[in-house]
Amino acid sequence: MRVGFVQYCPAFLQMETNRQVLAALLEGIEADLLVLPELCLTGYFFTSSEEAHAAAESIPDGPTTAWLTTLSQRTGAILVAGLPERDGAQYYNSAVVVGPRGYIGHYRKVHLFYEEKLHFQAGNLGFPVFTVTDRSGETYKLGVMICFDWYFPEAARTLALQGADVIAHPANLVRPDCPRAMPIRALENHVFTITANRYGSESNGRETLSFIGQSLICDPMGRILAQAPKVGDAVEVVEIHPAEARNRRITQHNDLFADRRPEHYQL
Ligand SMILES: NC(=O)CCCC(N)=O
Repeated sequence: MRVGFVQYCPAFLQMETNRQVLAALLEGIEADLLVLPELCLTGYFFTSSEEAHAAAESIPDGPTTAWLTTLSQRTGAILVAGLPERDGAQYYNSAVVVGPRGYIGHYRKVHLFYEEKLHFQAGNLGFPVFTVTDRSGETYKLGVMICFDWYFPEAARTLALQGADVIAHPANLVRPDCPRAMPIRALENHVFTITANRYGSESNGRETLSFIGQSLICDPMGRILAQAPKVGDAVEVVEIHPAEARNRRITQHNDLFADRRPEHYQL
């Protein structure tokens, strides 16, 4: 199965421009799963909640889910992409999972970072895992977390305990540490992880954030299978076998999850 990330620099609130840039980057790309960044068409650093809410849309009825469906039909890939979501009077920093036949599911970022807390509610869908099928007909379990969720081991662990083989991780990373941590998130949960970050910088009129690029794909042994530079567009696709995530036997006496002792873990 071919999986990959799409790293690029969105133009703030220039959704049509960003759709064209992403479509061009994916021209000729064939994959089973592609992960795009957090807030991938809008950009990140909103100047106000009004601005964030004006850019938000419903899932699955909004335009971004529809656009991703056409992109999925063109590439054959399942796509995971971040967008601001409106659900009635509530707003979330979300990621949608789309295949060639349309909407599969979505996730609402549980751990909001910095000024996201001014604009969005914390996610209320938990950490759902989706059973999806690649182009060969092989099914696997796909979990989703967004950016700052990586900082909380419980996020990836909850997805892995629910059977996720692959964790899609749309991101807008600004701190330097996530690329060092993701190999360990993959290793400690024995899963594949695909972190799709953006690069460039954005100002909200009061301060400027610089995004660190370095998108990366990790395997269940904590090896980095692909990594993008700090700056520049990058679409990297690698071959993986999701079933490798299901054998969590470490020695003939040790299984990673069977050996857990939650009765001793403080809540
Ligand atoms: N957009 C974000 O959640 C940034 C999280 C902090 C970091 N790791 O950069």
